[in-house]
Amino acid sequence: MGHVTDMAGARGVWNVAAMAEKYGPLFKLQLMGSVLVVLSDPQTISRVARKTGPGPYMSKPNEVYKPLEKALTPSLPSILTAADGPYWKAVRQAAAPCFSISNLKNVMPLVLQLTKRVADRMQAAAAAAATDANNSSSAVGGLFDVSDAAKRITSDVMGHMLLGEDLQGTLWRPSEYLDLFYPVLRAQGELINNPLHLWQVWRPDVRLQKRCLAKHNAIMDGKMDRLMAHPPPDYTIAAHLLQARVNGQPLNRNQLKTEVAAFMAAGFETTSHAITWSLALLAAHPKVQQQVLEELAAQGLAAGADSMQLRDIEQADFAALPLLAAVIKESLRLCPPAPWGGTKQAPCDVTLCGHTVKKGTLVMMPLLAVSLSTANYGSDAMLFKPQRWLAGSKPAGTAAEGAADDDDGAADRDQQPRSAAGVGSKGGSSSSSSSSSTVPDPQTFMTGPRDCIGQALAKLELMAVLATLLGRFEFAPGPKLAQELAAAAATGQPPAAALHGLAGVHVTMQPEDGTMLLRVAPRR
Ligand code: HEM
Repeated sequence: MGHVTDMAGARGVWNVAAMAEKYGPLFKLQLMGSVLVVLSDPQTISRVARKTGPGPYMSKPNEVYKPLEKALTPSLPSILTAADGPYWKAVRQAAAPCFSISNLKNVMPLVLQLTKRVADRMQAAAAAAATDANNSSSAVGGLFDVSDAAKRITSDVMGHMLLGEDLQGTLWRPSEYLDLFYPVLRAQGELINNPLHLWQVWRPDVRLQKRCLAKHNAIMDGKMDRLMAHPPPDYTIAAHLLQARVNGQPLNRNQLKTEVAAFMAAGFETTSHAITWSLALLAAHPKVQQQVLEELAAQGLAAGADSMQLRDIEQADFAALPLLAAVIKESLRLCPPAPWGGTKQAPCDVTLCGHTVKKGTLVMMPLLAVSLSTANYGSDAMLFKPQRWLAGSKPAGTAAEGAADDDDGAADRDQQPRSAAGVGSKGGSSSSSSSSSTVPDPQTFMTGPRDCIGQALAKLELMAVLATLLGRFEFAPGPKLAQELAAAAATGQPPAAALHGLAGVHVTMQPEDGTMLLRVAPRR
């Protein structure tokens, strides 16, 4: 068995991160009869993931992604799982223009509209709490599940972006598709960890998942029928996929269905969890939240005494919000939505971090291990410090220096953006920021030809959603998070440890119980 049991389950990636801390940036794991090398040095990851540069370029081995493929009906290779080759290239080239600056301009008003629907719901929750005569709590604001809200926003965005369809999640209307989607994703996650998962038919949850998967498949078939009969609007991913040609042939119905499922799986939960963790980290770090508010207020993007002046954020505002961009980058580092990162294969004998890795060896690049490594981010790797992405900050040094820092992570107002944190910018390659900075890029979206195709959309959503919500509401920990934070503080652990305690990894890093209750109070 080797290290299989260490890696299995919702906490497996934390075990691997702990091993990286103990054994360094390169070590090997034994999995049954094979060997897997774990790499957590971000510069080396960036070097081998690119086709240009010192290389050698390592491609994605299809064998490793087979379980992910099997979890997506009808089990065909997709942009996410296919090895480099004509199929992957045709799909990637066809879909890429959807994430261009000009196409994303169409998406910004939509993201704002969906976020404002959620803001209305938050307002109602806060108002209900204020007038609730039975509310004995002295805490300000109403309890609101921001994880649920974030999922509703990002699934609606994906509905529009993929198929030009309003899934109506942010209207809180019953939606068969969305009700099915959460158990389906959970089943897919379990299947990846354990290919025999769906055979456990004596388990009621497994039987429910099987029913959801079958129903989801039928709904997807219906969507494909409509798609083939009535092509969706030009700005959608589906419209672009219909243009893809592999050896001169368009994608067939099943290939199209696989791609739609792959984009939905890749783009919906990752971004929603990123929004959730950012809000939870800001709730746990009120001083940073206050500084973000001041930054928003300076641009007329925060409610206040003159709340009539509150205006909608535009893409042009992103460059004027370096602290918010840094908060997002730091949240993505501490709580990477894709914590297992990617796995590549050595094309020849190659020297990595001073060791020879044999041709054909699988090299796993777990991003949680990159992020939590003190070799990469110093003694304060577990601290939420957005200022590490602002120019003028010092790289973390010794434990003593780390301890002397403001433990609320509040940023020095004089600091300037280091590289717009690669977030508020147009969203180009995440690798660009490491070259101008002493702080290594955490590779949240990976690098090179197989990097995240949807990162510009994800960054736009994060900036627009967080600016809109933070300008209108104050967020504070709900009862469970407050309890975890107090427990962490009592044992001298940072707030991020409390968040990690509430998290599990089911493909994406998410709140283990599926919720993140925060207190929301309108800004005055
Ligand atoms: C915060 C949000 C997101 C994060 C952290 C993230 C992260 C990643 C990572 C790490 C990879 C590389 C995986 C690997 O090497 O196996 C990846 C690939 C991919 N992502 Fe994302 N992603 C996000 C949002 C999105 C969105 C919004 C979309 C689409 C709308 C998307 C679509 C994809 C696709 C299709 C790939 C495969 C690309 C290829 O191999 O050519 N992602 N993502």
